[in-house]
Amino acid sequence: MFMYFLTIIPLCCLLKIVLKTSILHIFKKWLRLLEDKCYVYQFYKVPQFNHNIQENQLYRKISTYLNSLPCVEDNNFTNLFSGNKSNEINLVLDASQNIVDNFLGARVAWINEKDEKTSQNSFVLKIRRNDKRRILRPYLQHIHAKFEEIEQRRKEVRLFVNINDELYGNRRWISVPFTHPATFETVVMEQDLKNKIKADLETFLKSKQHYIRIGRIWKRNYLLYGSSGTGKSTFIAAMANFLNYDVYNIDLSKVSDESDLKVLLLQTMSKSLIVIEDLDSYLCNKSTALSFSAILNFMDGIFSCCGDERIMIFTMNSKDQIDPTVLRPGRIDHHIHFPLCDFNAFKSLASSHLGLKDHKLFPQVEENFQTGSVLSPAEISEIMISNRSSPSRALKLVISTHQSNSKLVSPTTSDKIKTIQSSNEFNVASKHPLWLSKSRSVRPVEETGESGMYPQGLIKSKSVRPMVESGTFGKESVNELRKFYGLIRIKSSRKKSLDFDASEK
Ligand SMILES: Nc1ncnc2c1ncn2[C@@H]1O[C@H](COP(=O)(O)OP(=O)(O)OP(=O)(O)O)[C@@H](O)[C@H]1O
Repeated sequence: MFMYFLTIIPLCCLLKIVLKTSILHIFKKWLRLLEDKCYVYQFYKVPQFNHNIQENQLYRKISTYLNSLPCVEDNNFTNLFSGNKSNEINLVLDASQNIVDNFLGARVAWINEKDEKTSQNSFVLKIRRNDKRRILRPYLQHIHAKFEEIEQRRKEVRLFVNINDELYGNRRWISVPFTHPATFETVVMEQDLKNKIKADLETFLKSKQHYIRIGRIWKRNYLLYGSSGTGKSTFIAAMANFLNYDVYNIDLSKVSDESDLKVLLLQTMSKSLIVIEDLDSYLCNKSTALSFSAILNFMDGIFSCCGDERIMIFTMNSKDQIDPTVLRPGRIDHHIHFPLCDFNAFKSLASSHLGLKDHKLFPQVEENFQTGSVLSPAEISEIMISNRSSPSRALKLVISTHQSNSKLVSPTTSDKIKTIQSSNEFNVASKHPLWLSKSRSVRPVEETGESGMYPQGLIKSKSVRPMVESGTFGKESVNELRKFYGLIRIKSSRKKSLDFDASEK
């Protein structure tokens, strides 16, 4: 009995030590090293970028696949990131870590490498030579299928912004989940126009074969134009959510030259919206290092054909001063106008923001709007949000703000401004760079008067141009005039400098 205790107790203690410490782990590691020495291995390197600095799709797929493996949890070092949902936590393999996977009874290892010189990341697949023929192709197909499955499940739209930082090596974009809640339902816009755009996007999605047949790149370019705060950015968000496309927002001021812009394009993915906001200010103020031809090439040059199923969106406050070559079909397929708030738009905002379908003050608001639109949806929306606890107060504020803003554009003032504006147009044209239309013989598209099958704002380029709805040109002009005198609230410093330039003349 004594002998029994003498052997069993130390054995139990030893077992406990082996199980609770890393001895077993070290032993397993030695065994694996020994096993490795007995086999011949084949290595396959998957760099993150190819020679054209384009992202290697296989790298992305492998990264997504490996991060979905349960064994990521058992790795020595794993990054933790919060997910989309408030209580979600994602485990992401660290750049210095390796991972072992099993497929069809074979053991494969992935080594995560970083080149010190180029800061380029790569995955290296280590596979036994004996298993290579049997499993390599099916394994890669398995990764591809899993990636598609994960992407389907993920359905997470991401927002990419361009970076210019050596720390990131060849990587030119960083991204965050795109969580903007705007949808086509929440954007206030003429219903007919909204339906036309939705139908156009749906047709685009189904048209891959058509584009191939006619020898065109499967992409579409939109111009959204209108005063500040009329919903252009919100509409882009609604488009991204509708299409479930990632958004690549290009800040041209961070782009050093044309080849830099090409690299950016090469690193975008299919199924994406490529957005340049305030293109007019880049063209007019030359606040980018890019030449005019570089911007034109970007819009429909040979590089814009890398990848497919993409939509390019450009926004402008006004396109009056823009050279028509920028706006020609191919560069811009559809022009969408975002007007200031009219009574119908006001009612939609009152319904969504205040829950009001009708109110005793509505006739008074309508009467106000009959004198013309002077407030942007952003301004009205802000009044309603700040006063949502008291709808009557919100409506009274809308009325008084509308009245005070209207007074700023009195007939005498407007006439005065009109005269100055015409001379300004000439001056601005002579002062601006080459691509701004100098000659007023090129009339803005609204003025051509060609009737469109399209509702106001959605202008089919060149061949179909919209008839100016009575008052539309007036509204735009009034807004331009007000901007000219700096009478409206100016949101960005870029816009400020534009207005300042004009008023100085
Ligand atoms: N048509 C609209 N429908 C719904 N909300 C709108 C609309 N227009 C503006 N808003 C509201 O006003 C705010 C500003 O709008 P947004 O940034 O989209 O305007 P913008 O035209 O892009 O302005 P900017 O040219 O200054 O960038 C947003 O928070 C949005 O909710």
